[in-house]
Amino acid sequence: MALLQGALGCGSLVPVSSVAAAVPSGNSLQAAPSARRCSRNRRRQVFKPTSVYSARLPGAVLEPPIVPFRGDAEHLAQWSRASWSDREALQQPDYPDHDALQKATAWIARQPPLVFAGECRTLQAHLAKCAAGEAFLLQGGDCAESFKDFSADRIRDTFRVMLQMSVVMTFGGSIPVVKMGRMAGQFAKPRSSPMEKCGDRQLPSYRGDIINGPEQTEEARIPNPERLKEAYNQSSSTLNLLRAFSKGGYADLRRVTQWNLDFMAKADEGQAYLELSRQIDAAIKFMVACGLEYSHPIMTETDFHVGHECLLLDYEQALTRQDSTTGLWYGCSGHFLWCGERTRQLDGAHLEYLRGIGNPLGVKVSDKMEPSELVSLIAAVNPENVPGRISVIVRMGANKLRNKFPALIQAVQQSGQVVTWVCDPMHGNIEAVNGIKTRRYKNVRAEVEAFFDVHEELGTIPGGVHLEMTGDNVTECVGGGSSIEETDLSSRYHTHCDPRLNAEQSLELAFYVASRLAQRKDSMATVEKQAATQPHLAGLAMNGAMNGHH
Ligand SMILES: O=C[C@H](O)[C@H](O)COP(=O)(O)O
Ligand SMILES: C=C(OP(=O)(O)O)C(=O)O
Ligand SMILES: [Mn+2]
Repeated sequence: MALLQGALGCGSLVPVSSVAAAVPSGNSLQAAPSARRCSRNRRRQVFKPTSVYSARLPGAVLEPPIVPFRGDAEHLAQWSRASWSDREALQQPDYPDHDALQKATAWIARQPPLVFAGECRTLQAHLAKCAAGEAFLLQGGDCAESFKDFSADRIRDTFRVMLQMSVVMTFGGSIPVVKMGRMAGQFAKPRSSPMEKCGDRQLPSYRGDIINGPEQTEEARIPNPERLKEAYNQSSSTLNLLRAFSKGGYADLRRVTQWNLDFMAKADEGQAYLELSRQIDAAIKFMVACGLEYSHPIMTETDFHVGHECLLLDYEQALTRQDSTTGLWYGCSGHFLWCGERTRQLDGAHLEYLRGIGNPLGVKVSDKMEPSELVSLIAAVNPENVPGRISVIVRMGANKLRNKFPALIQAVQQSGQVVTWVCDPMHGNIEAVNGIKTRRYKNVRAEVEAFFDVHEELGTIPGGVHLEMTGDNVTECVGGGSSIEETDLSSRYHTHCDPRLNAEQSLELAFYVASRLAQRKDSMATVEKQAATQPHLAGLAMNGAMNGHH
């Protein structure tokens, strides 16, 4: 876990002097002028491998994290951890007892931070590598974490599936995979409507266990500030477990690759995936034959970060702390905070809060996002154009992605802004079958395919995927090699909000992503070879490779 990584000397490699210690005073969020490129102090140093992917490529050169987001005086003028409350804050609960809310947030403000600034800066450096095509992000976990379903086994099983997925993608794409759980804080849920149908009644919508209960009663749906405390405690316990799993030997490659792939026999590309898994097993045996002990940290440890939607601003404010080494403010509820599709108004409270914290950020983008609006949003949260600071998480369904995504990419390219492009193939693919919210595996996969296709056409960089998934064997999404039918949905449907890919569907999707990463790697190799042997053709080859013509 990055916290321990910090102990290994990787937490904050940025020369502190290069980071302003501006204590924010803040001004209102205006679309900043076109983003200035920041001069990056990039000294190449060889660091003791301190995370699995750098370690797994012995001798890997880990550059110091890019100068973290610091926010200059102009950008942070008028900002404070509470300045969001001067703006319209959508999707906030209406607490009947404000004193109780104030007491609960005061209690949280007295609690230790859940994450530290150095861990956030390490993650930002990893996300900068994803933006540059030197790593790939795998973000996964529940749509809504639950108090009732909280268990070590559930966290362990999702963690394990994510490790398996990252091994597949690392091998397939010969690229490090940055792992981030939708965990340890993914409680609050934006809803499309304030009321929802429960049986033959209309009740206030369930907004996540941190706010109200999923039970279909008036009482359960009343926002309760005491839930904030339970969410904090569960997040702390989840993080503790993840730190233990990632550094305590549970990430042992022998365990990770004990995968039951029988379901693959029925998957579309099942045989190819089975062959890839056999190659992975052979590669590990080869590394061991070369003398790498299974007990070596390379084989048993990993990096793992957590992120969630920055939605409930009273909670986030209470966990906003000033970093003693830089003077910057960080959201200490999680390493990575993203702004949802429903709350990303440029003049809204959520972007006002997010622009002033030093964490790496995300923003969800549907087909409703205009290119110019996206450019303004990025400039407003990342005026210094620091790589790794902002991930743009697109979610719109395959067809809309093919139509709308190119213009978004080109607008950002023309603005000179650096972003990490991430595909969320879930939130543009929701439908109801017999009144049950579900997703079809084939549509999820089609959106990932479209994401890679568009980047290939434009010669830009696919930086990662963002999935709602679980290590449990649930029946919430239709299809995939495990061939879940519509009639199966009600048998193991446990999500509290959106349907999740189960372990088999998640692993199957990872094999597909691995095949696209491998294809991209081959295309780039062709171009590099052409550039080396026939430089005059290199330009054509680059164009051809990017357009998938070999
Ligand atoms: O996770 C995303 C949203 O919170 C969710 O899709 C909203 O669901 P709804 O459209 O049923 O409100
Ligand atoms: C609410 C979510 O997504 P979006 O904002 O994209 O709808 C989510 O990822 O939980
Ligand atoms: Mn969701």
